[in-house]
Amino acid sequence: MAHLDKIAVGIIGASGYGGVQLVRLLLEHPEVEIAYLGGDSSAGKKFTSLYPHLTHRVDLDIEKIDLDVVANRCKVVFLGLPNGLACNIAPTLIAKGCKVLDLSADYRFRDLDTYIAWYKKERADGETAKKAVYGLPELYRNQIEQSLLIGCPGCYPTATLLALSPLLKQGLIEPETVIIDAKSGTSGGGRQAKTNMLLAEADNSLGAYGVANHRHTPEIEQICSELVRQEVRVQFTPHLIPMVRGILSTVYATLRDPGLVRDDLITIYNAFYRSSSFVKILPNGIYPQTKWACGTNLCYIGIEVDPRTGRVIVMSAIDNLIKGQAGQAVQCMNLMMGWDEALGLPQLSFYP
Ligand SMILES: NC(=O)C1=CN([C@@H]2O[C@H](COP(=O)(O)OP(=O)(O)OC[C@H]3O[C@@H](n4cnc5c(N)ncnc54)[C@H](OP(=O)(O)O)[C@@H]3O)[C@@H](O)[C@H]2O)C=CC1
Ligand SMILES: CC(=O)N[C@@H](CCC(=O)OP(=O)(O)O)C(=O)O
Repeated sequence: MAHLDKIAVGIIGASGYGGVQLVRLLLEHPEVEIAYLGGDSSAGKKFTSLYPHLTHRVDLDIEKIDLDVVANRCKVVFLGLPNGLACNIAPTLIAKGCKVLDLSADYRFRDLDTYIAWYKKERADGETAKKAVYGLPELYRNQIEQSLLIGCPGCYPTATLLALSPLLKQGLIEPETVIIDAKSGTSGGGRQAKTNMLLAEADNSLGAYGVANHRHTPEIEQICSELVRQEVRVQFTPHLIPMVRGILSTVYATLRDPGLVRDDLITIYNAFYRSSSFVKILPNGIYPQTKWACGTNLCYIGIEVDPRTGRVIVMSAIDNLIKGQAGQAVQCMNLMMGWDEALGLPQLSFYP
């Protein structure tokens, strides 16, 4: 039973990496209490049998998913499920009065045909999907505050869009020249066993995947297009790098004004993000390291201009499981509930 003065929250998909990060963050959040943990193959197990280090903090079983039970117990529900499942769950929870934050791709797309084309899944929840807001607070803070349903961005799109938004919004680059080269740690692939994530496969190696067809491409393009009010196509190449947490996204684009220098851009970025306490613009010549963001909800951004090529290079580092996933969802919950956006969210990494 939740304390009367705290808001009861639930997590469906609690056994996964997103789920355990949510548990960690919500345990430290002053306004909420975890009232429900749901799962599939893990249902019936104690949560701490999967994550024993939390034995002294959590005494809940993972339950089979019963939406009546979830809605009776919880005001806010996080969905940390594989793509294509939240769309069968969110409409019922919303109808029962819950606020819903979905970590998957199901509610990220304004145009469901784009989702269906890239994710190869049918949808019967068009009316619910229309109500969803893209959960990137630095761009959509006001809409998130008013929403009952958030489609939390993917990890690569979060890092990339925070790097690109000031350039696109202020018309500083040729949008069709954007190239995104991004690297992710293996936790980005989730907790389910996959051969390419084995230590023997992933360690001591670096390689691209999803070249010219990664499903985060249309997600990035959707928001870029909205920022410049014209259709944008980007070149996005993700890489798997042998570390557990973190994403570094390096973005290249041609400047419209070749006279712009690094100092100008740093000033523009600082102004753009002046109300966004989680985005840290680095001073001259400092480039971000993923480790600085580890365990935090921060995004570090470094900026450089190459006067020889006329290109700007922006480097953006986040923790894929926090600003790229669970932390961003908590940031959105704070806005939906009218709380300080930063409540309960870590801002200091465990670097080095
Ligand atoms: N990892 C990352 O960096 C990021 C991930 N995301 C997205 O967040 C979501 C969760 O990702 P992540 O935490 O990494 O995933 P995991 O693979 O670690 O966890 C998936 C969770 O979904 C549950 N689940 C799987 N199948 C079903 C089912 N049929 N019915 C009910 N529950 C089911 C699992 O439960 P059980 O164990 O009980 O079977 C588990 O709790 C995904 O959509 C992912 O794409 C978004 C941004 C970043
Ligand atoms: C390293 C790795 O495998 N990363 C995942 C991205 C995780 C993520 O954010 O995916 P969703 O859009 O499904 O939420 C991938 O490339 O598929």
